[in-house]
Amino acid sequence: MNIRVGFGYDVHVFAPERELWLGGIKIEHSVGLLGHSDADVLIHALCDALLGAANLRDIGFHFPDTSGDFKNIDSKILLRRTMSLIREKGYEFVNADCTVCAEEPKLNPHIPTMQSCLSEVMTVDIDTISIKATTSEKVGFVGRKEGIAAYATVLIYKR
Ligand SMILES: Nc1ccn([C@@H]2O[C@H](COP(=O)(O)O)[C@@H](O)[C@H]2O)c(=O)n1
Ligand SMILES: C[C@@]1(CO)OP(=O)(O)OP(=O)(O)OC[C@H]1O
Repeated sequence: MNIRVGFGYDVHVFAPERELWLGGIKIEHSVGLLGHSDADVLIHALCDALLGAANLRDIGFHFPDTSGDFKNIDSKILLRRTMSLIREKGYEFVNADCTVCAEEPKLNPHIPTMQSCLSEVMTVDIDTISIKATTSEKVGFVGRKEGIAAYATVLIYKR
């Protein structure tokens, strides 16, 4: 059995008049995140972890921010395509453990909905998707409410 781990990290900065998309769902908040896509920082970290585990480069390699094809794209489409890429290489998904670093908004009430959404997009069991949230205790760019960071670790395997 070929078991592989992958790690992903991403950051997007807050901007006015943008929607806040996290873990595939829209969250009501005073500001959203800036990006070429919908800037779903959690999905982007998850895509990078999946791609890294399969040694398939990274999200910008497959979905470049210089291409109009991905302008304002729903990141769930990128996650679905990323899952296809790892499955085409013969890998099956085991689990993901993610952490979102955000001073605000409070994410705990939204986590079950994010887990449900991501597991449907990835066609995996909901229990395989762990999402956690933490503040940055008011320090650094997250602590100053300049943006949100996300980390993801995944396990995949090939028989
Ligand atoms: N955006 C966030 C940040 C944190 N939480 C929850 O609050 C707990 C305490 O946060 P600390 O930064 O003090 O560790 C954390 O464990 C999360 O449960 C949240 O919901 N949304
Ligand atoms: C998702 C892509 C593509 O729309 O753009 P962004 O939303 O800017 O996100 P980033 O995390 O920089 O990752 C790669 C991109 O190419």
